[in-house]
Amino acid sequence: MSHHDDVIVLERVVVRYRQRLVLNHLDLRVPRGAFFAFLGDNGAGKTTTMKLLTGLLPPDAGQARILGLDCWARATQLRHLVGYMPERPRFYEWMTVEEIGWFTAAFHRPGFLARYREWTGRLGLDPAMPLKNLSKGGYARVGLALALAPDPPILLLDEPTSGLDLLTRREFLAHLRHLASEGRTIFISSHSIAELENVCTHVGLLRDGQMLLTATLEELRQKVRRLSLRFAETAPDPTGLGTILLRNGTGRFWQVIVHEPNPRAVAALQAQPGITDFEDTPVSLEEVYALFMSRSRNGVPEDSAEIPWVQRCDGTLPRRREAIP
Ligand SMILES: Nc1ncnc2c1ncn2[C@@H]1O[C@H](COP(=O)(O)OP(=O)(O)OP(=O)(O)O)[C@@H](O)[C@H]1O
Repeated sequence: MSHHDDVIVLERVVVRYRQRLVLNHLDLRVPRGAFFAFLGDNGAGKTTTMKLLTGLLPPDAGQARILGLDCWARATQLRHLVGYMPERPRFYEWMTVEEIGWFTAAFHRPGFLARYREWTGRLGLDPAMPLKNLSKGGYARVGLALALAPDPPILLLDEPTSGLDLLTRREFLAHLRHLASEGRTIFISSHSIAELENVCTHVGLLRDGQMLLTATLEELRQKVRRLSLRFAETAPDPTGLGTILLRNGTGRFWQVIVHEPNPRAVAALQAQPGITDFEDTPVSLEEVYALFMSRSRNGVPEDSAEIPWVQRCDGTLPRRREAIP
């Protein structure tokens, strides 16, 4: 289903490197104003997707559009609308912080340099510092200032926090959250899943060049729950609770992680005689990531009811695939 307010749209996108299928009919939609965490294991195709969106790579098939413009055919126009921070920014090392801004401004509209200076000031960069003398964090800030200087409504950030220390990462993400609060759409790939959970609104899990799931963070919190309890004599039977993603326990402690729990079955479980310390809590994004990724890696068929997510993030709830009777 299409939605007019999706600013990033990928439809059946295929990218091959030689014979290798890297993006496999990838479908993805990112609504306006989303802070979208684009997650996936090494080699899943995140950087390839970023390159496609920034017009550095044409798709072999399918379409990639930002704000309705084809990412490859309209790349020049999109340069003014999309800020991009590559995974490994490579600048002219002999330039200073000021000079790289001045140099890059030549490719952009008026106002770029003034905004670049404003951002480098806000990010605490010394304009006279040669780039080769910057720490990784300093380098990342220059990359962010360059990405922000066109004042773009959309920001694409490819692992911007990798290699940064904890406080720098947090500070960086706080800047991004502020930018998102101003109405920008942020599409970020990262392996810092727990940190992103604090700032993002949407999550997409990429696996082997396809989206395994996309959802809002709120949907995930509601739909994937941990039920834990202590029982007196016999362990409860989880049948009917929903799709059990994980089940374990020790002694008289019992817990399951369940997708789309059935509220009546959960209430009935809680009311069973001998059940104490009952808790029904959301599951961390890291745990959701590990559960879904490892299940698919272990060969659960993709069309199985066990990965019951509809690949959408337009605000409607993902619907569970109907179980075959
Ligand atoms: N230019 C290229 N030629 C051939 N293969 C490539 C090329 N670029 C990427 N690949 C391969 O395509 C696959 C996807 O790579 P990509 O960089 O998109 O993954 P990623 O999700 O960004 O991974 P990571 O998290 O490790 O950065 C990998 O197996 C990679 O080796």
